[in-house]
Amino acid sequence: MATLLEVQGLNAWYGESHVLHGVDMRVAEGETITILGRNGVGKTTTLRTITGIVRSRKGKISFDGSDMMQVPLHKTAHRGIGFVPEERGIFSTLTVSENLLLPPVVAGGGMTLDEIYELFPNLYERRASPGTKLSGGEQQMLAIARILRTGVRLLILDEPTEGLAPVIVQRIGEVLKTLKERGMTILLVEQNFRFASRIADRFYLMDHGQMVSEFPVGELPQRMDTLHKVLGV
Ligand SMILES: Nc1ncnc2c1ncn2[C@@H]1O[C@H](COP(=O)(O)OP(=O)(O)OP(=O)(O)O)[C@@H](O)[C@H]1O
Repeated sequence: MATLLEVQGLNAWYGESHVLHGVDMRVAEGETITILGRNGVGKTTTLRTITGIVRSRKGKISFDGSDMMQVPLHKTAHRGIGFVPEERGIFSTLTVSENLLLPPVVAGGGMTLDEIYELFPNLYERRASPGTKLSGGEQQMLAIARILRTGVRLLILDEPTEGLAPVIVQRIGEVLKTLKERGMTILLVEQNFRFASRIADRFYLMDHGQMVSEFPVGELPQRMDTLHKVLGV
């Protein structure tokens, strides 16, 4: 499959602190990729650097053939990359439907509001509720749903299941599978290994600001010993 995102030799810094030390990774169109790794190894920073939030960076980020190193943060979505950060970013004073309609549509092919409500019936029921009244699971669904309208081709998620009840985690897994069936390319960081193993096509294992291995889901059984050691899963 064609490469949608290619990252080569990516370095990133927070002030003097050098956090990414040459990240190499590739995401093909339609793939679901999960980045695994212990706390503090640079997973979130990798996502934040790819999306352009962390600007102190060097290396190559190519998306759909264009050089993302030259693209300002506010144009990232226009190029087709949507990001759901760990903190979700729901506007608490706006209702569910207002939150949904907020991000601009950047390309054709996004979902209509009706399609979104069909995929997330709970959001339809809560459409007039303010963001403050939503549960953590509903906020996560809304944060994902909001991006689907925009027409982005790559959905990047930072720990989408964090702090959520098992039944909600399962629902988020179903949603991501549905999106994948619709052709969405998905890149996520996830600590919940069980969840990740059900949805990912391929994994990257990160340590000390680098990708130290990469393997398809089919190789999980023979990788489990290493993963146990590295992640404690
Ligand atoms: N805004 C920031 N300013 C300075 N240092 C930061 C900042 N954010 C993260 N760091 C540091 O950068 C390193 C990588 O953090 P990062 O959040 O990318 O790790 P992670 O693998 O996602 O771990 P976690 O699961 O704990 O979020 C850590 O040492 C962290 O303390």
